[in-house]
Amino acid sequence: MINFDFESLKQIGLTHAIASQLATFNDTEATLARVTAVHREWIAVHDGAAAFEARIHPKLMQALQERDVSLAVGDWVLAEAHAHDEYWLSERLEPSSHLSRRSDDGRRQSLASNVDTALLVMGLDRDFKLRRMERYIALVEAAGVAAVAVLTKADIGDDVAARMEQLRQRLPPRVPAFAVNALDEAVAASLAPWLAAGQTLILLGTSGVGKSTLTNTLTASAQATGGVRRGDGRGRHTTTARSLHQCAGGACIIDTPGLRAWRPDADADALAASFDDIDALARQCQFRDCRHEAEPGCAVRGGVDADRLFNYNKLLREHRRAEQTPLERIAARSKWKVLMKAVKARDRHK
Ligand SMILES: Nc1nc2c(ncn2[C@@H]2O[C@H](COP(=O)(O)OP(=O)(O)OP(=O)(O)O)[C@@H](O)[C@H]2O)c(=O)[nH]1
Ligand SMILES: [Zn+2]
Repeated sequence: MINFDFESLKQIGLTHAIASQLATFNDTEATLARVTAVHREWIAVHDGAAAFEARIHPKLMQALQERDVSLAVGDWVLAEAHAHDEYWLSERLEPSSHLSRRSDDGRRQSLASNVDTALLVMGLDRDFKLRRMERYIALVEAAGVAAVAVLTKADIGDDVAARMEQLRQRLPPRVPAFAVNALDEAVAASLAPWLAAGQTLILLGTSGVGKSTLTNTLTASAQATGGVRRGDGRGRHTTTARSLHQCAGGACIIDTPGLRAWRPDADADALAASFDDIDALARQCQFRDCRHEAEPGCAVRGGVDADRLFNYNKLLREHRRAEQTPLERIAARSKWKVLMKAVKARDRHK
């Protein structure tokens, strides 16, 4: 059993579910710590008392690669001290949630682990895009993370009330939506239910929507997770990647660089679950495999917002594409080419 102090680790988001996994490890020399930033060569971690840098032990690296996962901000790990104040990460505890996406070449990129709530940030200015918000909700809910829509720039945006109304009409009722000025301290009061000690939040949104501004406002009167450093402090690096901060209310918050594209990396059922209104109506369609396009007896078309249905289909299409191996993609493309040739040939003979 690993020794640890629950109360001090709760400050950086330790939960009983994670702590209960410790019974299975018998390396009593190891320290339980949380990943606060991931860099190419090293990982920044915090053990509730101090921040330090560590490297991933080759054995753990191999175990992670075999499962196609990588360490992310928010992961709980076991760190072992070696000579010369060097720390090696030997284990990764199974996270309660894990957010990832696919890059253009289909590789999986880890965003964060052990997140309770995602603050989906969008501006009430030019950045306002309902489809994008809807997509973010599906992606975080598919990963088992609760979604809260945070609409920034309420102080300078156009048609704020109308846009918020549009958003509320479109989003599932379970997703709360707030219009805020990210620079105003009052934002902490609106978000208080999600900011309690032991909670972990992530901020997601495109560049310039106010994620860093929100982080600064929410963490203003809290102490930094930096704390006292262990080791020789060799090379002070500044964090440019995702990183974990502590909020005044006691929650931890993960800031991320702006997301441009977010390719789905989740299973189709999980993605579809976020569109439970469409799913419920689909049960009443005349055909069981109805695609809700032109089929007669479709209960979905007309039952939900057309743009929402479009977005749902688009997301599932992308998901299917992301799941395909390069060979399957080539096969799908050549099948399509054959089909197009047949169509052209038929047209010629008309
Ligand atoms: N007036 C006003 N300005 C805001 C608000 N939120 C953000 N801004 C401004 O918008 C600009 C961009 O905000 P950032 O917090 O840097 O945006 P970001 O999402 O962190 O952007 P990246 O780091 O590129 O991903 C800054 O100049 C902020 O001061 C808001 O609610 N009201
Ligand atoms: Zn249908």
